[in-house]
Amino acid sequence: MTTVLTAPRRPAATGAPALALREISKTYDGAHTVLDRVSLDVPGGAFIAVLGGRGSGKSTLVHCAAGLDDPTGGEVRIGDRRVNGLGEAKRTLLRQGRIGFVFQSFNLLPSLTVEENLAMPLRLAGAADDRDWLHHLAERTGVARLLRRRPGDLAPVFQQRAAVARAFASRPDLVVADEPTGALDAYEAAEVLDLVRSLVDEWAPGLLMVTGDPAAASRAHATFALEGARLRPVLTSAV
Ligand SMILES: Nc1ncnc2c1ncn2[C@@H]1O[C@H](COP(=O)(O)OP(=O)(O)OP(=O)(O)O)[C@@H](O)[C@H]1O
Repeated sequence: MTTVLTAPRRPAATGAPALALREISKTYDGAHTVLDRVSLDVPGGAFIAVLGGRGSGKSTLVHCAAGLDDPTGGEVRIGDRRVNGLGEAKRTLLRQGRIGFVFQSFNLLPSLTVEENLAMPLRLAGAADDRDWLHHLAERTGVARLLRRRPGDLAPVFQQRAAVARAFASRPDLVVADEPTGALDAYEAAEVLDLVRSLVDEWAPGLLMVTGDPAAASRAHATFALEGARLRPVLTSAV
């Protein structure tokens, strides 16, 4: 008998979106405003892209959304928890349990195997090892035959597939992706984005991706442009 493993969702206690940004602002050095009263909801099951040029504030937005940095004004909520204002220890716990990350440069730990990299979020969150789940995740993301390899031995597209698997490993409520296709060619980028889209559709975390690439943004359910420190919706054809 084949067992079908799914990524069970935490019960949504409040029906709150996976991520809610409420009028957040960010000013560096008291003068350089990068985000100006930006509001955005990322519901569970939604893949939301924010498109912006170099220096438009994409990384700042992601860092504030994921509790890596504090906005200078406004509110960030992950599910039913307000993130800004939390102490560092609570914020770290929240990130480890509920947020997955995908970066442009993969950020896999080079001394660990792919399997150990995938297991890391569960370990950090204090969850029991779940080999069946991790192997299912590896199959689903196309890295099952690479589990014993180290990231440095893999082509970039497989490193990013492994990083995507790691981002979903702890069954997060929210995944944030900062230029996830920036180190890939167009063909590889399409492959990784199709994977991300299918995982969001299947497992229903909210996913916020920032990118400078309109082709990447076209894979999202909805796209916003970050320009002049403000966010505006971009009209796209249905995907
Ligand atoms: N810690 C910081 N202190 C001061 N200024 C900063 C800091 N971080 C970012 N900035 C400035 O804020 C602006 C937005 O930076 P950010 O990295 O968020 O943009 P980005 O859209 O991600 O850029 P890129 O596409 O080049 O990575 C830039 O002008 C940058 O120099």
